Parts: sequence; structure tokens; C-alpha cells
Amino acid sequence: MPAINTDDLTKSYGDVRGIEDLSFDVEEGEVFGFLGPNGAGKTTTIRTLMGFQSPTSGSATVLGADVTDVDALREARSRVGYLPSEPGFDERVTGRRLLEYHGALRGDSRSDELLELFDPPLDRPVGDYSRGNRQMLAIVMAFMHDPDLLIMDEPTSGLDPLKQETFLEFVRAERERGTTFFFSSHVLSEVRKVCDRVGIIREGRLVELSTVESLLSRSGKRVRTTVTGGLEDGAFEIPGVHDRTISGRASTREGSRESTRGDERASTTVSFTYTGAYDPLLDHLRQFDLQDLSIEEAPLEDVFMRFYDAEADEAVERVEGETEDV
Ligand SMILES: Nc1ncnc2c1ncn2[C@@H]1O[C@H](COP(=O)(O)OP(=O)(O)OP(=O)(O)O)[C@@H](O)[C@H]1O
Repeated sequence: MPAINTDDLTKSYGDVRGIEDLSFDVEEGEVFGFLGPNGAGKTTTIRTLMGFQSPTSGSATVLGADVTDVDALREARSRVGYLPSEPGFDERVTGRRLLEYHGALRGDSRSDELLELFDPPLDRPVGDYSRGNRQMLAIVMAFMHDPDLLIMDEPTSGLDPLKQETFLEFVRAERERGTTFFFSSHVLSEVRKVCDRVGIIREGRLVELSTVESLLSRSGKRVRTTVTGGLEDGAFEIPGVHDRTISGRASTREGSRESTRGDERASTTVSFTYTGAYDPLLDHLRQFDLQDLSIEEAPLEDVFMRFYDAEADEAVERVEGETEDV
């Protein structure tokens, strides 16, 4: 049984689109990242899974419980940790009191251990807390009853870089214990560090569902090399090369001595994204006297943007197609 299942899950707010026909599973023990731009429908999905609002159509289960079955969902939620996007607290109450109250309701087997990692000033009223301290308190509350499944809406927002790292390390350790995670994020680097799979949502629809590895393999490599001398205009125009830029070009033309100045080591640097196999690239590189070469993974941001561009292009084509039909 998957930890989370959605089947054509749809939620509208009157005429406003929230999410449309979302179908995906989150398997037990996996860390699933839910990505998308502002207004895409991430919070709508999470709030529907938590049973705070009913689906307009379609269905969803959380730990086997139908999200529209109040009793079954209440039972299941005792094994779920929830971190909302903007945790709301009684502002006059101290963090300590809130933890005591929450512990009495939901259970507390881990707050001491969690407070070693996430340490808001417990004796101050929550109304005096910084954004980061509020987030840390919410993290402790989400995990203190040792849930099997965590549903979190942008869990690292408001945390400083050091605490973000602490949080991601904690998620990795929890994953080793078999805990399942479903969390939304805008931050691709963190998704890359901890997630097994990602879903990308755009305008309420799921537009991608894949492993992080597969997303990265489709993104290709960033190649940057510096070669001795100048380069022909068509150099490195081989299949699989995209976004080629050439800089510091050493002129081989007569009369233009600025970059060569008689220096045999005058060089040209070329950078590009490469999505082909290694051998043809290496064969091509052998023709040059290489001074420097780096081949790195393309940033996940590039994949994301390219993916979105492709979607946008398709949308334009669809609209154009429809216009022609009329
Ligand atoms: N309670 C509501 N009433 C009316 N419309 C809503 C409500 N909640 C969300 N929406 C709309 O549903 C759409 C999806 O919003 P949602 O908050 O789920 O996006 P999101 O992906 O979480 O965005 P963000 O990254 O900005 O938090 C938006 O158009 C939003 O305006």
C-alpha cells in the first residue's frame, strides 16, 4: 500500500483552479519532493491530503485512509507529522507550553532529541519569535510524536543556511529509519540532496513525475574547455551540443594581434551543455590542444527551466493549432 495515493484528485475554489486530475503515489519509505512555481497548487494538494478541505472530484488516501472519511483520516493522522506553510500559533503562549500541549494531544517521544537540533527560545512567547524560530518550533511539533509519514509545506523556508543543512541531514537520517516524506519546495538544490523522486506541478496539473537521477540525466553535462589558439566559428557544433558560447577568442586573422601578441599559448574558451554520449565528444576534443577541461553535472535549475520552456512552447503550439482550426 502506498503511503499516499491520489487518483484524478481535483480541487477548485469556485471558478478558481486549485489542482486538476492529480494522480500519483508516494511509496512507503521514499522521500518525494513536490515542486512547482508560485500558485501551482502545492499547498492546495497538501491541505486536501490533510483533510482540511474536500476534493471537488477524484480521490486520495493517506496511510490507507480516504481523505474524505473523517474517522479513518483522524486515525491515520496520529501517524502523520504535518508542517504547514505558515505555522499559526497562539502568540501569547511560550514555545515550551505549546510543546507540552501538543505532546499531550499527539504524544511526545522525541522532543528532547529534536530540541538539540532545532532550538527555538522555548521560554519566550511565540509572538516574539523570529520567522526561523517559528519554523524550528513547527519542525519539533511535526516530528515529536515520531510519525511514519511527514507531509510538509516548504519545510526549510525561514531557516538560515546552517539550519537548512541540519534539517536536510535530519531528513536523510529519518529516511534511513524508514520514515516517508512528502514535501513541497521551490529549492531545487535541497530537493536534489534528499529526494528519491519528484513531482512537478504547473497550473494545477502534474507535468512530471520521475526520479531525481532521471531528471539530471536528461539535463546533460556542462562542459567548459580552454584550447590553445583560435577556434573556427563552427567548432564544437556537433550533435548534442547546446547553448555554446566562445570567449577569449584568440584571433588568427592577420593584423589583429591584440590577443595573440606572438604568444603561442593564446587561448580560446568554449562552454556548452552536452546531452550526447561521451565518445563522440572525446573524439572531437582530441583535435585540440586542451589547456583545461571540466565536465560537470548541469544544475537541476537548468532542467527545470528547460522543462518549463518546453511546456510553454507546447502550450503556444496548442493555442496556434486551435486558432488554425477555427
Ligand atoms: N482558499 C482559497 N480560495 C481561493 N483560491 C485559492 C485558495 N487557496 C488557493 N487558491 C488558489 O489556488 C491556486 C493554487 O494555489 P496554491 O496556494 O495551492 O499554490 P502553491 O503552489 O502552494 O503556491 P506558493 O508556492 O505560492 O505557495 C492559486 O491560484 C490560488 O490563488
